Amino acid sequence: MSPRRSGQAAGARIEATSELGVFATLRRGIAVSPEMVQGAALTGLLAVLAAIGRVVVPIAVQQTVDSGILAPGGPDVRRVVTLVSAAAFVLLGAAACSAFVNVRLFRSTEAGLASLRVRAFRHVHDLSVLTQNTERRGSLVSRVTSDVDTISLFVQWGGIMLLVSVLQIGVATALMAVYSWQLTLLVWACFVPLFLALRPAQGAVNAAYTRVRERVGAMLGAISEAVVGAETIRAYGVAGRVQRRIDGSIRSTRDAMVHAQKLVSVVFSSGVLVSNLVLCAVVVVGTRLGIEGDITAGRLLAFLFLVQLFTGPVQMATEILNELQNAVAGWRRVLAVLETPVEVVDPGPAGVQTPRGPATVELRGVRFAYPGGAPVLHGVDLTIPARTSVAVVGATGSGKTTIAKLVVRLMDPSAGQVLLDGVDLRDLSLASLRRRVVLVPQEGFLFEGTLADNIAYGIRAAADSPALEPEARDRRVRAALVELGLAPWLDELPGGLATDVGQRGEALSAGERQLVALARAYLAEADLLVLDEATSAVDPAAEVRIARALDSLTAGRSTLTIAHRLSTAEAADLVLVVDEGVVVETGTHAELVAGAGVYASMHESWVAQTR
Ligand SMILES: Nc1ncnc2c1ncn2[C@@H]1O[C@H](COP(=O)(O)OP(=O)(O)OP(=O)(O)O)[C@@H](O)[C@H]1O
Repeated sequence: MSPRRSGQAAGARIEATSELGVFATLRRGIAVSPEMVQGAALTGLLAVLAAIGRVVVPIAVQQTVDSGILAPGGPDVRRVVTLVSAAAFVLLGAAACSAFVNVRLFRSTEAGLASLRVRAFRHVHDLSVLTQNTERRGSLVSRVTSDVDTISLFVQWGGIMLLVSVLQIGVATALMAVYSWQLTLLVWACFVPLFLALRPAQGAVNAAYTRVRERVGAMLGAISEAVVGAETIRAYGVAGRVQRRIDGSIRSTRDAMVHAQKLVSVVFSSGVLVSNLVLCAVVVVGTRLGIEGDITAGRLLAFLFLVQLFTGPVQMATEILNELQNAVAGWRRVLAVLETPVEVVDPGPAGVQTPRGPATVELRGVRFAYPGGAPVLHGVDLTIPARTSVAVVGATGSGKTTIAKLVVRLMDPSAGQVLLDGVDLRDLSLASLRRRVVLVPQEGFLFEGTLADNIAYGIRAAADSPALEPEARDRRVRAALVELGLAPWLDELPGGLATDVGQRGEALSAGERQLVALARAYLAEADLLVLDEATSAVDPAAEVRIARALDSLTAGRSTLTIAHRLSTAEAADLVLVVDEGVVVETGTHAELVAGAGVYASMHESWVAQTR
């Protein structure tokens, strides 16, 4: 038995953050978005040229002073003019290189970030519903949006500055060494301790920003949950309680931010302090060297300019560090999503493609446990013969919906097999499975748009085929509604197919939303329908309409209905009774009623209620 077949409880958790170190995170981040370093060699070369251009001013100052103003034969104005003109020319070139570096970096990082977003979103989509459920939706969204934004802030500003700064420090050091090795040693001797002191500080800043990203994610999760659940919150008058929870999460985000910024301020101020102390030391020691004839006035002046060039990036480095930590924290959260294994694995084109036609489904010894939960199904065996309507009934929490989710492969069983026409679902290509099997949930999700847009979600087309023309699409939607006997309903709608359904279909009634779900499923032309019967009560006229549409939808197809009403079970070809995760009875309605089992007693109390 392969490990896959004996799978453990489904639904891997999405870790809060990846465990990778800073450099490993950056390496992995770039490996995930290789577009970010596309053309890096030329960009690097241009950046070197731009950095070299920055030392033109100190060189020009030294030359102007030593061989122009203080020339042995008196000030040489022509030489000064020539030197300044040459410097201006080189500066122009350096500015052009710098602009190219910016444009190139922006282009490549934007491409890298866009593909990171796409990859992260696709991965979120591929994760099993159970894995998605381990995290609040808002927090999951923040990983694909705001966390990627923090990376973007760094790579587009900090990344450029980091590249320019490192080069600037290198070029400045080389030239400083040419002018005075003693003063160069002095500058480095002052900065090395700062660099060393920065390392532990970097760890603290890193941890602080990881906390900030987590709190931002939690805050977005709490806010989006409150927005989505606004109606329930109002209905139960618990706005105050929810508001307090959100206020708390905003406050803790603020506290985490302030703490991180405090650390950054300390690090930044130390940088400024050390830079100024270094300048003072260079003036004092340089003057002494000058008096002893070891350095000319021009060289000392140029050196002071170079110290500025050196300290600028070092101070900036603390700010870049800040952005880097923030970005690494964001990157880790995005990478944690990408590292979460996809448990419902699609064998892809290599998978079995079963031919279209009447579908037979079989569950063999299926066991299932939700992540961290007790087993819910304890060895379910059942068969849905082709073109048969099967109703599953049972007490609430008995495992009916779990069976339905396994049949459409929203998740895989912990043990046992679900087979479609004799093929294990895990061996079937997901595209082939989705084409043949459709789940009609109790409350289908309606997207913002028109009635036609929403029903047309059911139309299947190959991924590479062009979208249907609006007229052709509307014709198919209208035909589906007519075939389901829903033409009179469509005529009643003032906007017809163009009726705006509102957010999540709020502009439609519960019964109308069910009709949309049925029409959508009809267009999907599936071989097997898995219907979670709606429990929301609708008026008798709508009930008749829904029942008629359901009849047309299920005619000639295999159907598995999670029946909440015994009238549905009565109309089915076969009834399965589930009790505490086991199928306890199978038979026709008449057979089961005639028996003395669970179904017979359920039926008895139902009859007593309806009388
Ligand atoms: N996502 C989940 N995570 C953890 N446990 C779950 C999850 N979904 C369902 N369960 C548990 O699994 C058990 C079976 O749930 P299931 O939804 O299959 O029952 P059901 O028979 O469809 O109930 P109902 O008729 O109320 O819809 C229940 O005890 C439920 O608490």
